[in-house]
Amino acid sequence: MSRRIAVYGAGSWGTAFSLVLADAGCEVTLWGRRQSVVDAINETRRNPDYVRGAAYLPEAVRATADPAEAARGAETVVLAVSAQHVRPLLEEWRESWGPRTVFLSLMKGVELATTKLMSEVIAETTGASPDRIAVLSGPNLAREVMLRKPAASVIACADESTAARIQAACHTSTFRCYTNTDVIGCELGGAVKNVIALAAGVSDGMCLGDNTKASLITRGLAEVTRLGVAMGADPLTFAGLAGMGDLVATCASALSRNYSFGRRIGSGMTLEETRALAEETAEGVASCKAVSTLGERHGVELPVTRAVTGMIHEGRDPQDVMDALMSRAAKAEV
Ligand SMILES: NC(=O)C1=CN([C@@H]2O[C@H](COP(=O)(O)OP(=O)(O)OC[C@H]3O[C@@H](n4cnc5c(N)ncnc54)[C@H](O)[C@@H]3O)[C@@H](O)[C@H]2O)C=CC1
Ligand SMILES: O=C(CO)COP(=O)(O)O
Repeated sequence: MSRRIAVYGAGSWGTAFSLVLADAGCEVTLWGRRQSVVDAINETRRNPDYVRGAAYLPEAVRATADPAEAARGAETVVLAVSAQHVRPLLEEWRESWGPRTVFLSLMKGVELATTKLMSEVIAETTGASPDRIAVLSGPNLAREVMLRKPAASVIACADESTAARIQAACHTSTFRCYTNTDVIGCELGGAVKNVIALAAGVSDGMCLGDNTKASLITRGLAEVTRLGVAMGADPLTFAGLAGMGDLVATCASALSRNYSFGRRIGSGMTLEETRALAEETAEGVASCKAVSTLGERHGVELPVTRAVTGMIHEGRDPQDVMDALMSRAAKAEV
């Protein structure tokens, strides 16, 4: 008997990940907020608003706008809405899930109001214990995954057997999943790479060149590793798919919403103009501020994250921010 999985969020990643699950043999119920998107998915096997022009969804994916219907019979709940909006949704939906439901977060963000990671928000709202909460993170641009181009990812859970069960539900010939027990490291890697991708985009928007971008990415990796270690993560996680891997994909790809957002800022657009053009979620825009706060709380310097927060939340000029980064005191690399 195939496994039944509920995916909440029919945006880019929820839709593409539903295809992965179906390819791996699962029966998927995909919850979407808008009835028009749900009807289009069921009638045309395509999502008209996100991942346009990509592959057809398999018949094993069925969409619904009713969260309780999505939950029916599902042993695993996959969460793929925007990080800043998930808490009230979880509070609304939690009654429809059973006491043994396993949660898998696909979200790459830190809650701005509380500076909580998504696994913490899930634990607080559902009461689930750590062995029932997993996260998936890695270089997984939705459009490429939807086209079944080969990709790899990490599933992290404190309980290895839970991670292995999820791995079995989404490992395919084009989507290769590894397991890990470092939930904090994988989540921070995914959330902070969005912030660094904003910086990489700004750099490209300003035509600063590849040396600048490579330096920002590498120093960005150094700061997320410092923060992760202070928060209890394994530093090796950041050398893996959820760290370096996702930085490489996101900071170099025009498919990345965070990179594209930063690029527009760097090329001189105002924040308002950039926001108006961004149709989809760019998690780094809110998360940079939350990550800056986490750095202050843990006594960890995060110069690139601070620079991005300055541009996005404090109206600082990109050129001034770059000058300030370059005029920091000279120091040893590690
Ligand atoms: N798109 C991608 O390539 C990848 C995205 N992610 C992460 O997955 C998460 C979801 O991202 P996407 O699917 O790409 O975003 P999206 O912008 O394509 O879709 C966002 C989803 O959240 C829902 N949503 C947004 N605001 C809402 C609100 N106020 N109330 C209820 N629902 C709301 C939308 O209906 C939609 O289902 C993000 O945390 C993102 O960082 C992770 C890996 C890859
Ligand atoms: O997380 C992603 C790829 O791994 C998607 O990045 P964006 O949210 O910037 O598009």
